[in-house]
Amino acid sequence: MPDSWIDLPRDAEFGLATLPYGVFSTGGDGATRVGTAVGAHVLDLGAAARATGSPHADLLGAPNLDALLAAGRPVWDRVRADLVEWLTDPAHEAAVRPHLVDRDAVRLHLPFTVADYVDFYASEHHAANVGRMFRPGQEPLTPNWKHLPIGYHGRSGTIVASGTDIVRPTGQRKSPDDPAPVFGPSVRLDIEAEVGFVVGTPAPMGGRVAVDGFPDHVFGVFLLNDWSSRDLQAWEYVPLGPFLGKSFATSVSPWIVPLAALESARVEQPAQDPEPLPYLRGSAPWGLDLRLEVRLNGHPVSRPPFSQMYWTAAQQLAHMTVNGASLRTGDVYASGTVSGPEPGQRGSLLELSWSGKEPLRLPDGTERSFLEDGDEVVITATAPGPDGTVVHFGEVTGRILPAV
Ligand SMILES: O=C(O)/C=C/C(=O)CC(=O)CC(=O)O
Ligand SMILES: [Ca+2]
Ligand SMILES: [Mg+2]
Repeated sequence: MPDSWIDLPRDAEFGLATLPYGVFSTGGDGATRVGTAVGAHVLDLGAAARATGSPHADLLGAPNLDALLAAGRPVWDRVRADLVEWLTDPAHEAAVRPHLVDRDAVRLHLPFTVADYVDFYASEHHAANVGRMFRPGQEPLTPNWKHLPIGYHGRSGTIVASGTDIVRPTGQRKSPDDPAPVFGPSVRLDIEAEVGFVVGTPAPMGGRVAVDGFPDHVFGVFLLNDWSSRDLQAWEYVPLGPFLGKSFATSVSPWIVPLAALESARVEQPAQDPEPLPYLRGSAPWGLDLRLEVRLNGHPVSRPPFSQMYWTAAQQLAHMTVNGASLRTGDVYASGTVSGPEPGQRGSLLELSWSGKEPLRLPDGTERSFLEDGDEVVITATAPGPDGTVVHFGEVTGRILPAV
């Protein structure tokens, strides 16, 4: 890739290998605009498109990413090539430079209108750990686990932008020793470090999307924290699955990394045994070498490897539509908690503290099994880019407020 006329250190957080899409405002009128993060700046893409005479000025001049998402793969590829040209060709500098804004000075927003939301369960390590804790004495993995990507429908209306405070949920819980359920603030509030995918190109009801259709339909990738109340969850989830223990809030990172930025991060997924049914097979690898990090109150507590996920996002998309369900622009689906095989690679506090039996000791002298009021969680990730560059996902953060 050619160099930018912006002074971009090789290890800059958002170099030309990433060029993620987001939505920002700069105070004043609060109007939101589409931008890309580049080094210490955000480039106002609507303004840059107008200044360069781009045919995509309307798409990029919109208040959010909805129109760009709906525009489809050929436009996504064209726009990404334009961004690289604007930022590298000195002939564009005079037109584009005035539309760079300090990244420190912007407010970032939920970048698109969320349609439906599905959360999967694709880490074998996470599923086996949770099985051992929630269903002791039984096989850790349920009999269906290796035949289909298990998921549930979540609550799209409570997907919130990174930085939104999370109010501790309240509800019913009943531990096996309690004679009756009790009501009150959750006492086992947890995180789930996940990777999210957003659908751009819709698909009609009655059809299905093949595994190989993934890059035609999915626009990009981001980080997601599926805040989870383990005490509410454990009492309510049989037989229909997660409900209020998950639906109070899900936080997402503000920068959407386009699928095209992840070509160098594509890897073979772990071997699948038994071989999945034909509709879950594809011709190209869609494992992704994303390296996550979870920080609790500033301290790194886990480094979950996304490359170890048993089911890929391409298989999940095929499964989600195999029954004839449609796809809408803005549909979000999440990978499921990312946990690797090692203890320091687990994506939830439930696993990191082994259900509270082995509390984490943080370097500041405090101990945690689950989240306390005031705790702040940050999830970040990087992935390999072309020619030794690094693709950055930025971060998804949230802080716990006391129950109301
Ligand atoms: O009952 C279980 O086995 C656990 C279910 C979940 O925690 C659902 C979930 O959010 C899955 C995930 O993120 O991997
Ligand atoms: Ca989850
Ligand atoms: Mg949630």
